[in-house]
Amino acid sequence: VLGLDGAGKSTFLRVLSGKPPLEGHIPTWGFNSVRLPTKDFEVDLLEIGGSQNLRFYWKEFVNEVDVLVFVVDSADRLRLPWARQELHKLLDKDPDLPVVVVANKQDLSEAMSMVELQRELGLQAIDNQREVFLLAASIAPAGPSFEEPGTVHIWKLLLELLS
Ligand SMILES: Nc1nc2c(ncn2[C@@H]2O[C@H](COP(=O)(O)OP(=O)(O)OP(=O)(O)O)[C@@H](O)[C@H]2O)c(=O)[nH]1
Ligand SMILES: [Mg+2]
Repeated sequence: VLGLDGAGKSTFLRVLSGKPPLEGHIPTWGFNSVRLPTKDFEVDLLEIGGSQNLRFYWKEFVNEVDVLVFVVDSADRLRLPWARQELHKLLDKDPDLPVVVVANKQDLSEAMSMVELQRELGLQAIDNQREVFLLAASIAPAGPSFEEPGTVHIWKLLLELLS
C-alpha cells in the first residue's frame, strides 16, 4: 500500500482492521503492516510511509507483492504530478503487477473527478496486459452521512485479485 504522505494509507489499514480512523494525519515513519484472515487465506498488507525520504524504499517492495494498492488524495491537485511520477516509477519496475489506484477523499468538494484523475495520473496510457483499476473512495469521509464507496469495495476487489 503506497502513495504520497497523507493520502490515507494508514487510515485504510486501520479501517480494515476494525479500528476507528485517526483524526489528523500522523505520518508513518517507516512501515506499518496488518495481517487479515479471510475464509481461505491470510492477506498481509504493508504500508510504507509516503514522506519523501521513505519513497526511495518503495521500489524495493514492488517485486515482492501480489498487488500494488496506490492511494491518492483526490483533493491534492498540486501534488498530483508527484503522485503520477511515483506511480509510474513503480509500474516501470514490474510490468505484470496488478494495480489498484484508490482515488481517496472523494467526499471533499474540491476532489478531482474520476475522469480528471484517470487522465492526470496517465492511466489510459498504461500497457494493456496489466490489470489496472481506478476506484473512487472515501476511506474516512469527513461528513457524517456521506455515501461513497469505501474500504469494503477496495477490500472486495483485492480479495478477488488475490484468489
Ligand atoms: N476527507 C477525508 N479525509 C480522509 C479520508 N481518508 C483519510 N482521510 C484523512 O487524511 C489523513 C490521512 O492520514 P494517513 O492515513 O495517516 O495518511 P498516510 O497515507 O498513511 O500518510 P503517511 O503515513 O505520512 O505516508 C488523515 O487525517 C485522515 O483522517 C477521506 O476519505 N476523506
Ligand atoms: Mg501512514
